[in-house]
Amino acid sequence: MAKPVSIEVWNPNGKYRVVSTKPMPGTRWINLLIEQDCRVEICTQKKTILSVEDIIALIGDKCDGVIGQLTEDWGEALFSALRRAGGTAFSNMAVGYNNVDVKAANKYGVAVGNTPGVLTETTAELAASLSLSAARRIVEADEFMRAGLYDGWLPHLFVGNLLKGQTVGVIGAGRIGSAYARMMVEGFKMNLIYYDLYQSTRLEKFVTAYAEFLKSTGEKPVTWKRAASMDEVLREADVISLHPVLDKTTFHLINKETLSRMKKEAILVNCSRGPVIDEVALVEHLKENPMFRVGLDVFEDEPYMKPGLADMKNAIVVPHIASASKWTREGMATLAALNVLGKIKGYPVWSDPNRVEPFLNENVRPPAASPSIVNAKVLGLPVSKL
Ligand SMILES: NC(=O)c1ccc[n+]([C@@H]2O[C@H](COP(=O)([O-])OP(=O)(O)OC[C@H]3O[C@@H](n4cnc5c(N)ncnc54)[C@H](O)[C@@H]3O)[C@@H](O)[C@H]2O)c1
Ligand SMILES: O=C(O)[C@H](O)CO
Repeated sequence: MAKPVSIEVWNPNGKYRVVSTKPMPGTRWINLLIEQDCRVEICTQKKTILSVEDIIALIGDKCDGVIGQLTEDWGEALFSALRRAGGTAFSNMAVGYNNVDVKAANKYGVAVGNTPGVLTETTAELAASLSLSAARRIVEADEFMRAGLYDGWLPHLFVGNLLKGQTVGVIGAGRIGSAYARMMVEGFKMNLIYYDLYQSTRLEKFVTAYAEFLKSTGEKPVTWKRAASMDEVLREADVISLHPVLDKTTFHLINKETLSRMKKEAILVNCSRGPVIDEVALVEHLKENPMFRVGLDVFEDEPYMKPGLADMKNAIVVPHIASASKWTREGMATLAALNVLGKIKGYPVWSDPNRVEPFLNENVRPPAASPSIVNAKVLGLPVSKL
């Protein structure tokens, strides 16, 4: 049995015990829970990644619901412990839930929540930042400056790529991939090629309308293409950004072979999940192709990087911060808390997880519903008619 962990308690006399495995930004999420008779316990232990044993100790003998993090392994052991403690509600504070064994949750009748929508633009903006930083070699130039190496303007100093008129490739054109595509097309007048299992009609319409606008002002219109295969994107795009979910079909989607199909001077950005890229193969590719650049927010074995990656000048690496804007992180906390609260109170599940704005308006009471429960259908949970 793990040692007891340090916790902060809000509303000690609340009827329902809700545990958050981490302090989360803002206080709205806490207030929403305590207003509805929850005792909120927040783990304040100074350990970034909690083990399964740590979380079992947090759940204890009586727990109605848990808000957890993407770094935790939510499987058989945790869902059975939660159920034994009387709990039926869990929410990841993340849209991605590859750390959750949903089948195990189903087995114990535990609802699994996630936090879509509120992080779409913030995450897309980080992907756009990495694309620009790689294209214009911002990090290398910053290091050069701070090292006192700048001794005057030179025609060849940190020459990078112009994005305008180049092709941006998006793999996984869902919420975030589409938002990123729109930013790159509208912001930098790039042409779009995308690959997804599903057609993104809204994205196509957006680019078509923008092309019409450019034509009407006498500018060269942008173009779009839905690729029939990922290979088409790899061969044609100058900048490729990865935004699929992580599952069996996307594990090591980018590997030695697929890297070799990309242009020698391409830019690859990953703000999805680390294992979508075979990181060992990527390090080799970066070594062999100094003009190939990469911008990474996520890593195969977080928090670690594969050997050699940190030494590569043609790699920009940031620590999984794509959703890290204040508004988004507070919103994620709110959605996660409301997912758990909704299940505890027997509220229905919100009918459209792509439209979560009504839960985020600070001045209005949120709807009596769980914003996004990924196994709602399997558990037969009612759907909100609002
Ligand atoms: N780095 C971060 O901080 C951060 C932040 C938010 C989300 N994410 C990651 O981004 C992912 C996407 O989030 P979203 O809200 O856009 O989800 P989404 O469900 O709207 O989009 C995912 C898209 O991937 C597509 N897809 C699935 N399998 C595919 C395949 N084999 N090939 C091509 N496309 C495929 C889906 O059809 C879908 O359109 C999340 O699952 C999460 O892992 C990371
Ligand atoms: O899936 C997610 O939501 C991210 O990785 C963290 O925001």
